[in-house]
Amino acid sequence: MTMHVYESYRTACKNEWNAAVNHRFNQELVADTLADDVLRRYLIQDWQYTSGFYSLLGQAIASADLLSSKIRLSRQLGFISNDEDTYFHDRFEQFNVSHAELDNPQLTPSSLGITKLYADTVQTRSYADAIAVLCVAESLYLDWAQTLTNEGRNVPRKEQNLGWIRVHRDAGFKNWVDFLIQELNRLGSPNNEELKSRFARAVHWELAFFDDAYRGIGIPQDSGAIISNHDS
Ligand SMILES: Cc1ncc(CN)c(N)n1
Repeated sequence: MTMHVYESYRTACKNEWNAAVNHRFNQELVADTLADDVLRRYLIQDWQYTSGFYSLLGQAIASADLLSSKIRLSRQLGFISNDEDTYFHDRFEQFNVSHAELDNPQLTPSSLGITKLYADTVQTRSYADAIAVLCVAESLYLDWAQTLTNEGRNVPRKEQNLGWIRVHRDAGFKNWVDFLIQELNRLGSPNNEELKSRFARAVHWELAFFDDAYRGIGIPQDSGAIISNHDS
């Protein structure tokens, strides 16, 4: 039986995929045991990450081959800039995050890595490449939010944790992920090595992003640090 494109790309990097889904960060978030300073640090980095996400979504809208795809992508842009952004700002208020921390944060190595991958993908001007990266970002989050909550049967009580799960497993988000997977299956092919590799690099940075939430100290944006050999 032929494997669908999405399934075959995911299988090719299943170790890092599974490590990200079952990461301590997600387990603690679901169990309501995640330390506030870890969530705080993660969300400051993640809000910066959304800047690259918006740009990539914009690239996908500009380069999509179908009007129906442009419309679906645009609807999601509205969601992120409303429900998801509200979650961020509620937490920033709760955790007393200052404007300075938001405007000029020290980015972690994984933030720098994922930002570069997204910027490079914008430069490709390729709809398929944009979809491969967006598909990882969103389907990996749906996977952990579904798997670790036992499909919603076992959810945390704290609003800071529940709210993050809500935006990553409600019906609208599942519909969005279905759309991305269908697009990847329509546009890709199992032997497109360039696309497969971009998908794997996105998974690599997702895993590193969770790891960095526990590392504490960021590095200055202009330090020129070598971030990894997976640097694009
Ligand atoms: C790093 C990262 N990747 C994915 C998501 C899911 N929207 C996120 N919030 N942050």
